[in-house]
Formats: sequence, structure tokens, C-alpha cells
Amino acid sequence: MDLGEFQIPGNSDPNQKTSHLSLDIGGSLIKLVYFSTNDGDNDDELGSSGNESVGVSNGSRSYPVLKGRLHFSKFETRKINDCLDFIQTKRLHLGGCQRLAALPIEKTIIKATGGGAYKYADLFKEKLDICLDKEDEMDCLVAGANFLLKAVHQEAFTYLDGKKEFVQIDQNDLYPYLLVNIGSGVSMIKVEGDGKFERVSGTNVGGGTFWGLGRLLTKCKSFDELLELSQQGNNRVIDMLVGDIYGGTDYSKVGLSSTTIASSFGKAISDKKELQDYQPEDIARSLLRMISNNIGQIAYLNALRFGLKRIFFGGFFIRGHAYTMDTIAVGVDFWSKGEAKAMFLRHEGFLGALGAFMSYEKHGLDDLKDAVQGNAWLPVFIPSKSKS
Ligand SMILES: Nc1ncnc2c1ncn2[C@@H]1O[C@H](COP(=O)(O)OP(=O)(O)O)[C@@H](O)[C@H]1O
Ligand SMILES: CC(C)(COP(=O)(O)O)[C@@H](O)C(=O)NCCC(=O)O
Repeated sequence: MDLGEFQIPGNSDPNQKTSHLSLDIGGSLIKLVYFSTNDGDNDDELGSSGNESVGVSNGSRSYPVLKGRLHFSKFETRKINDCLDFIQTKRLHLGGCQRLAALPIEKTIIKATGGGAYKYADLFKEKLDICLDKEDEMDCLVAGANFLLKAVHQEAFTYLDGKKEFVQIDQNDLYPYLLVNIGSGVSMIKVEGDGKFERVSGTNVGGGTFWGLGRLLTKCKSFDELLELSQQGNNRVIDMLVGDIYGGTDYSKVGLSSTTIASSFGKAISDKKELQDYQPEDIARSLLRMISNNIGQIAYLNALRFGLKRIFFGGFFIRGHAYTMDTIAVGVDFWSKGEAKAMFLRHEGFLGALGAFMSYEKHGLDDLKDAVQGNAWLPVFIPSKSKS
């Protein structure tokens, strides 16, 4: 079973109840968010009686939320059976029982977003006897981002020159912003309010490109291995720099220094070298830089297009990885001449799953927000012992 970077507390506590499982089934990863409470008094509200909506919006229903924890987990989509086993073993699917008016009989329904909510609906039905209640991916990304930015203390941060600085978000001055979600592919969304947004751009050169090309070129067995490898590499071995073209000097007339990358992987055309003559770490580094740079640049151009000063980057490609964030941030800073700011999110990969979670009962957001602001409740983010 792949628990990724998060530890999930076991269900050894007999009083622990889980509810509100939500899923984001993407091209590369399945993200799970679920809620648990240890309060034995809440059996009726959190039990799987099947004909009750397990909401968080009104009266006592909000109470368990204040006393529980949100859990985050992820699986590789290609190992979807591990995810199904995990849900079954932990009985996560039983807490979210509801009846859909459209269904003739009682069915357990689980909120799900991402393309896999469509692709794997039959599999979930067959293996777990649950119906996936599909929520739009962009709706969920925006709902998740807005919630995190408004409700969670120290969610957003900048990353420049190796320094992470948390950003104080003024709830009254959050919009507009550009949300760049770097998953398998990349979506760029102009966000103007709760539920008020437009997907303005995207690119097919994203996290799937990095992992896919990287796997082929380096023979790495996992994404984390590839990322780790990139930390030891030197992209200049394979990238063609301005100085390589200009005989070691800057092209100062147009503001290009000799160390600027003129052409990613460009040296590979002139060298009499084959793939095996390059070090895998240099390839990984160059690839990471190429893709991060490109996304940073497209993001900046879209921010410019709509006059947006703040760009929040999410998606699991980022992985809190220093070099990735640095490359993106430097790109945005360079192109915008310091006008636009790249910001990153602590719960980067879980925006969609959180958005789906919140859609169980949209009004519940206010309760959650109030609780978080009063420090009565905080999502629990449990880092694992994994290296990266
Ligand atoms: N353990 C992992 N396995 C595969 N890809 C990973 C992993 N961790 C991070 N990634 C990166 O995150 C990307 C997926 O990000 P995500 O936001 O989950 O998008 P999606 O919804 O398309 O799955 C991958 O394409 C890859 O670049
Ligand atoms: C199709 C997608 C929305 C799916 O989301 P993902 O699973 O990659 O998170 C995304 O891959 C995307 O926006 N791709 C870029 C398509 C384009 O604008 O060219």
C-alpha cells in the first residue's frame, strides 16, 4: 500500500469514526480527504444510517467537525487497486452514506472529482458498491484554494533565494488571483470570488511530462527518486546557455546574461554524445528546470494578460521541492520585473479533493472557517518519514 508522504493514523481506536470521504482522481494521482472524530457521542450523526445527509452546516452537525481531524492521503492512479483496498480496510466509504434522490435505492455516495471520477465510476461501484457523485474539477480546485487561503493559517508562502516566507492573506483583498494547478497537465484559472472563476489557459507540458520523460530518460523507478536525483545534477552540462552561443559573454543588448539558458537540452544536439554519456542527475535537473521555467513563464503571461499580481501555484508536481519552487518564482519575478508574485500552498496537491470534500455541504464552509479562525479546528497535516 502506498501511503505517499502522509501517515494515516490507523483505526485502532474503536471510538474513531470516519466520514465525508472525498476523492480527486487525477491523471497521475488519487487524492483522498476524509474526516474523523473520536467523539463517541456523535454516533447518530456520523453513523451510516443511510438516509441522512451527513452535513456540517447546521446546529449540532457542525460540532463534530470542530472536534475532528481532516486526513490527507494519496495513491498513484495506476495503482488504483491499492486505493480501493485502503478505503475498504479503513471502511472510509461507509461514513459518507446518503441517499440520492435520483437513485431508486439507498446507495453510498462519495464525492469525487477529476477525470477518474468518470473513468473509474464503474470500478468503484463494482469493488466497493459506492456511487461516485461527480463534482467539476475546476469548481473543486477553486473551492479548495479559496478555503485554504481564507481559513488556514500559514497556508501560502513565497519562496525566493532558498527562503520560505509565509504570506498574510487579507480575506477582504484576496481576489483576483491566478491559480495555476500543476498536475499531470496544467490549468490556469482566474479567480475572482467564491465560485467566480474562469479557466483562462493551460499547458500540456506539466507534471506528467516531467515524470514521463524523466522515467524514460533516467530509468528512475519513482517520481521521488527522479526529484531527488535532480537535486544532485547540473543542468549546464546539457542545457545550451547564452554564453555557449555568444562565446562566453552576455547578450547584454537584450538583457540576457551569459548564464541564462538559451535552449533547454540544447547541448545534446552539438555533442557527440548518446543518452548513456550523460549523467541521469544532469538530465533530471535540466528537465525539472525546463518544465518549471516554462510553467512560470506561461503563468506570468496570463497574469499580465488579466492584470493579476498574485499567482498561487498548486498541484502535486511542486511537492514542496525547493528547486522547483525557486525556478518558478525566479521566472515570475524575472519576467514581471518584480511586479507579480509567485506563491505556493502547503496543501498544494489537495485543492481538488478538499473542494470535493466541501461540496458535501457547501454551507459548512462558514462553520469551518469560523472554527479555524478561532483556532478551534485545524486540518491536520501529518508528514511521513519519507525522505523527499
Ligand atoms: N508519488 C508520485 N507519483 C507520481 N507522480 C507524482 C508523485 N508525487 C508527485 N508527482 C507529480 O505530481 C503530478 C500529479 O499531480 P496532481 O496534482 O496529483 O495531478 P493529477 O490530478 O493529474 O494526478 C505528477 O504528474 C508528477 O509530476
Ligand atoms: C485535462 C486536465 C484539466 C486534467 O487535470 P489533471 O489530471 O492533469 O490535474 C489537465 O491535465 C489540463 O488542464 N491539461 C492541459 C490541457 C491544455 O490546456 O492544453
